[in-house]
Amino acid sequence: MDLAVTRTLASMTSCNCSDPVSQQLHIFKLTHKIPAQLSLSYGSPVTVQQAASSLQTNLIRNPFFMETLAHLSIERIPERLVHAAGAGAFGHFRVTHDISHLCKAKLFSAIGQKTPVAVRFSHVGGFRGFADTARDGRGFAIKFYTEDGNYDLLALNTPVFPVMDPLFFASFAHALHPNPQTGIMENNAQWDFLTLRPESVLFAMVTWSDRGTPHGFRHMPGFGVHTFQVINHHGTPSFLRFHITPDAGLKNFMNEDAVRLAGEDPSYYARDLYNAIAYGCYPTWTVSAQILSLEQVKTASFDVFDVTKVLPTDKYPLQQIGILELNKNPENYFAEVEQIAFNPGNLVHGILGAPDKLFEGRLVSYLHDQAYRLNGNLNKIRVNAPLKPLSTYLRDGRSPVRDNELGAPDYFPNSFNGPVAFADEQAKLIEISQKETDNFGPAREFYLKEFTDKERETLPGNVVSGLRMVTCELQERVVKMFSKIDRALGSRIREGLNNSTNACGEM
Ligand code: HEM
Repeated sequence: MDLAVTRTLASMTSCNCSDPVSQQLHIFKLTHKIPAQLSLSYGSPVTVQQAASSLQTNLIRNPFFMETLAHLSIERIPERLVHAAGAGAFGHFRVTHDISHLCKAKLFSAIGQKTPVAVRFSHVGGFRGFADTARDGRGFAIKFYTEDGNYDLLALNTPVFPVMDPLFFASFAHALHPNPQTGIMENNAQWDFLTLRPESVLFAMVTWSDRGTPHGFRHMPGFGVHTFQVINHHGTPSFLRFHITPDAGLKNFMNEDAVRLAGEDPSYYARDLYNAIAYGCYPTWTVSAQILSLEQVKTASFDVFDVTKVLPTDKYPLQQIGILELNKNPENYFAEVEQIAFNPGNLVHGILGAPDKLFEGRLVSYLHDQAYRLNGNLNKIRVNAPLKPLSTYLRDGRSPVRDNELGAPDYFPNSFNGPVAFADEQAKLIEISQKETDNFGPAREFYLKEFTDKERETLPGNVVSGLRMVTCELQERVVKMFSKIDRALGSRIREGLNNSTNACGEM
């Protein structure tokens, strides 16, 4: 709905005009003057008697009662294994700077080229219904509906991931979730894991800084984290680390405000995004990349594919590619946000993925998770379907099947004009070998060069608040971990713990 309509309708409603989220039902009423005829799911109209009190009627013979209750039981689908809580919106990506000499993907083919997108923002560990401002990593997933099929770029608001080895992903996911015996969220497992896997130190530091409580999705950055390999029309590779920077500016909540808002308005981020779009105040982000040649990759003094480290921007400066704008709210949350499925393996010609092991591990995980929560025909769900009609050899299965490829042959090869593959030169990811390297040096550099004075100032207090109910042994380990980044930082955390109400005794 456009801005003028929203404003007019808002002024006609009796509820708070600054909040289109709260007006949604009023707006529906104003745009639907006459109620529709209530029907059963197979189309038969429901009578007034069937919809009235069931106290005096034979329940089993009331199809309206039977259908309503039966359907209620199947309303829930499994939530995402991670990133379960989220909000989404639609818009487009517009190319502002030409990189077609580096990447042949159609979405980057010319300046001005516009590609429709769907975006979902999420909590990393939080489940459905989690308070938006609770401290956590955040996801920023973009589905580009390109002429060549969908390209999914999954980003995080932290520039790094906690582990480089996919073997540890399941444990990290468990450590973020409730204790298996008590079912209660507490921080022991998280700090235990983070201090035992030293490569996660940068991720931990960013998440426990004020960046772990963004001021809303409109002020949140995204980082592609992997260094992606792309190729141009000659097959020449280049390597891109994506950065998505909010044009409204980076802004974070102080810990106290985030904690207060988690109680006052648990949907603060989602509401802010929806309202901004409803009022035509469309959020935009600048999409850039650090771009490396194959030569630069070969001569780098460190592993440029290590997802637990950033690439220094003084060495590999950001180069703008385009602008992402969100200008349309979902019309149905379940259909368009809950059922959207992003997969790092959804790549288009010209973008090969990333050569690191973590990326390889991800290729397995998303398919499993999505087949479990959405069934195998997930790309036939409207929000996941590509722009062009499908021509595959996939058939049948649980709904939705859409047109099920009509009469086309369902086997390959065939002599009856079933879909044929197109010719393209073979392009392969480069082969790399990875090993663990110094973790504290890069974290120290980030702490000193990338954090603002204010972020350095607030970090110890944030960490102390997260250690309140953690064992003394773990508190000690966390102090040691942060001391290795910066001795003064460790001392301030120690001091904060000694002064806190549940102090473990002088550390
Ligand atoms: C071994 C490493 C990883 C594994 C196994 C993994 C696995 C998963 C799984 C199973 C989901 C839920 C998928 C769904 O049900 O739709 C998910 C969601 C997500 N992952 Fe990962 N992930 C990994 C690393 C990463 C990294 C490095 C990033 C960012 C660069 C990332 C970004 C996201 C985002 C943004 C979502 C939410 C997508 C949405 O909004 O639906 N993940 N991940």
